[in-house]
Amino acid sequence: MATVNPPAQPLVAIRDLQVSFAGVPALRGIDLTVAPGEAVGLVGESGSGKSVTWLAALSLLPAKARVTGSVLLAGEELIGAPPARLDDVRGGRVAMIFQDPASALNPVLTVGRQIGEALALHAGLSGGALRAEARRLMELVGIPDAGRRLDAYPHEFSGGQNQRVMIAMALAGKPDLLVADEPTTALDVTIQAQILDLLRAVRREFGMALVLISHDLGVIAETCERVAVMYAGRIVEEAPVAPLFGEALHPYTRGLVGSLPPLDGPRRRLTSIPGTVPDPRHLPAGCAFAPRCPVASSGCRETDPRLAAAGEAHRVACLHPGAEAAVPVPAAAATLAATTATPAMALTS
Ligand SMILES: Nc1ncnc2c1ncn2[C@@H]1O[C@H](COP(=O)(O)OP(=O)(O)OP(=O)(O)O)[C@@H](O)[C@H]1O
Repeated sequence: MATVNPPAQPLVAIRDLQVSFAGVPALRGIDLTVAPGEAVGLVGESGSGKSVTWLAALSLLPAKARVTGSVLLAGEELIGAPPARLDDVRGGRVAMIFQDPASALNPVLTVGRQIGEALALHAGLSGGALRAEARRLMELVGIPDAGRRLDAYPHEFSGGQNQRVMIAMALAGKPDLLVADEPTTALDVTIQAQILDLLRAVRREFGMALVLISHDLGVIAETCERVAVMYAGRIVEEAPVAPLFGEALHPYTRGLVGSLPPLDGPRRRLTSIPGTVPDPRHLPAGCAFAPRCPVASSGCRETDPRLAAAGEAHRVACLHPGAEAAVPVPAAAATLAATTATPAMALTS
């Protein structure tokens, strides 16, 4: 008789995560899993809830946030976990880096001291071993003259180098998951590419999972295996990179993909999705995207669709998945998943 392997336990399993601030919804029921070693991209317009998802998962939101639902890390519930346990998880099994490394680093402490603090806390190192490991991490993330620069302060580093330092600090705890929230948005284009290369390299080296939060589908296509598209506090589509670019089903995703410039052929004007994201205090009835949707029917203004299977590992929340939209999915975008170029992207917000 054939044996069936049980599905591997996800590293992170988020179920029905809901967040509101003073009664205003920010997340309206997020379901998302990350497998060990997997790279998942989270994309969506400003305010869609990308950052809040992971801040809530790691209990980093201000106390006024009301958080419900479940976030399992290797089977352990993080929502409502004791603060001491969360301190171990943050910077240990799960590390997070942000858009602006300068504001995440302490300006009055040397970078060596800051990496050292992370190593003392999460790797239990001290003395010479700690300094040697801090230097090794600085070298690993590509800071030249690492031994000397351990004694430098963040203002003596460029933005890209400070992001490298943040990545070194994140690696101090040998995390199983690195959440990178717009890690390259504040950097110029050449440096962006270098930091993405570094993230890919350290992911390989450490075998860790990566969640990459970005406005830029191109960046996600180059770095991730799977993509979740967020809109107004929900995931509206989720799929491996190739089907998401080649066969997007949600009209919002089709609009995002349609706004990517072609990588070959003549340049054309970027399209953008008309309209703006709804005010979370006054969400429309039915589907939150319906007011901007080129294929919305009257049913879409009444029924709020939830994510449902639409193929292997492909889920979509839409009453008319794949319906021909005014913004077609350009064939060029389908090639994007296989390329390493970094296209720009137009998003209205
Ligand atoms: N501390 C807070 N207090 C009140 N509302 C908040 C707070 N943090 C986030 N929000 C709200 O939660 C919603 C989701 O915000 P979030 O930062 O997750 O969006 P995002 O998709 O990450 O956007 P961006 O790409 O601009 O970072 C937004 O409506 C935002 O205004």
